[in-house]
Amino acid sequence: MSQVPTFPDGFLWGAATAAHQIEGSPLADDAGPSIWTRFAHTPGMTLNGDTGDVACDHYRRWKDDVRLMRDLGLQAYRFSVAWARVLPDGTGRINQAGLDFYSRLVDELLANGIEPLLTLYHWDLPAALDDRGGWLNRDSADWFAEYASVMYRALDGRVKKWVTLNEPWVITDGGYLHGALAPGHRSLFEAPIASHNLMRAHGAAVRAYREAGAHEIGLVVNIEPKYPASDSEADRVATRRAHAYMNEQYLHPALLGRYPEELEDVFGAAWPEWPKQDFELIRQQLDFVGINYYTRGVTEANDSYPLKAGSVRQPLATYTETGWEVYPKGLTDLLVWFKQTYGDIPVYVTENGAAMYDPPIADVDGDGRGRVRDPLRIDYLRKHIAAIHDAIRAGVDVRGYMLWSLLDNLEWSLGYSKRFGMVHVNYATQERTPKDSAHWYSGVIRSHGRSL
Ligand SMILES: N#[N+]C[C@@H]1[C@@H](O)[C@H](O)[C@@H](O)[C@@H]2O[C@H]12
Repeated sequence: MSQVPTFPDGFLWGAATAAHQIEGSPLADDAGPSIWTRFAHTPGMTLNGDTGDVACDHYRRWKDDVRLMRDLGLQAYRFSVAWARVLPDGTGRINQAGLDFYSRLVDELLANGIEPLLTLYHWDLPAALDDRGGWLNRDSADWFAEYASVMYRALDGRVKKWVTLNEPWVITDGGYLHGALAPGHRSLFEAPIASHNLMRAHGAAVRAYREAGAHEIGLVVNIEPKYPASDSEADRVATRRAHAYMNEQYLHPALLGRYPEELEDVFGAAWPEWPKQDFELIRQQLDFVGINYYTRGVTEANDSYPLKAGSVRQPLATYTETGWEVYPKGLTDLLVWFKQTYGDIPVYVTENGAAMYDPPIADVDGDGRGRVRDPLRIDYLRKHIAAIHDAIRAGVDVRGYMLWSLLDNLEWSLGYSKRFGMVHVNYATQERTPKDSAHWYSGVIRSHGRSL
């Protein structure tokens, strides 16, 4: 970056987490089980049989964690609500203790000058609703709108930025096509149905918000720019299919009221006829879109997959613990594509970060304080925040950055094997230790990005 970056006034610097990944105590205070409580307790479903039973014990340590956020200088905190804490059966009976937990958390955030960004759904469907068909049941749109309305009534006076869904692509690709995530289904026929009902639920929740809410609501998607592995026609076609499947399958219906035409070819006989009125529900005016960015997809033709497209691992992919290539330019390209395709909708980068090998905590300075030197994470974050600045200079209306993640946490089926946090968590003692990246990020926030 040649000159000192200048981020727009009001650009929001924060961090993100998700309920099931940090809270622990999933059944405390009359909460109901979620599909992740059930999935993780099913032998063989998660690495080492890791579960969210304890996680980062945030359900009990939330006040200390807010104090940690304040000390780091966070301006915003993106978190999710565990639906089954509030509605143990998914619909009907409200569990006041569950609602009170989130109400206290929001009050503590506000008391410490931290803006809450609330995600209604971050993958942890109440198990009782999965027993009724889950996202395969068209009634799921009504269930979600009922739950969302309970949250709006309780918190809209204090929460001013709402997110309906987190990453619908992962929910269905992982949970309904490949079976790697809860509820662990493997069906080409179920995947588009679950996707479609998720988007209907998103639309129903936004429609309910327009009737009850007074602030902002949006959708969070994980998208990645797809680049052909070669100039061959086969690779270019495969790249177009991968782009439609991952990046347009959710944004097109939400913002344009239609699916990309490639999906009918991708899913073939598994692609249903959709009722036209569904798109009137799905397509709702949004106040912002959240984009979660981690890496790009270099794509080649590969017939061993319904998509007939596969990702080609890149040389630098060994840089991160997940094997994802570090490719900051992909974030700039993606943000510019979003603006060119969907117009001037405000955007937040609602997740960005990396799992790196973190050395053990050591008193490297001899001052009696433990430190975690994570220069690779700092390098990753610096380059990606700079990539956002490039997009802003190209005219994209990016309003904020939520670092993934505040804390090391439960990485779903990968258990506790991947550490994405800027704060190290000792899972045996629950001690929190800000890594060097946390101290670096505090400086970025204080300087409003000028210290990049
Ligand atoms: N993997 N990975 C890290 C991170 C995951 O922990 C979040 O829950 C998801 O929203 C998104 O996939 C990104």
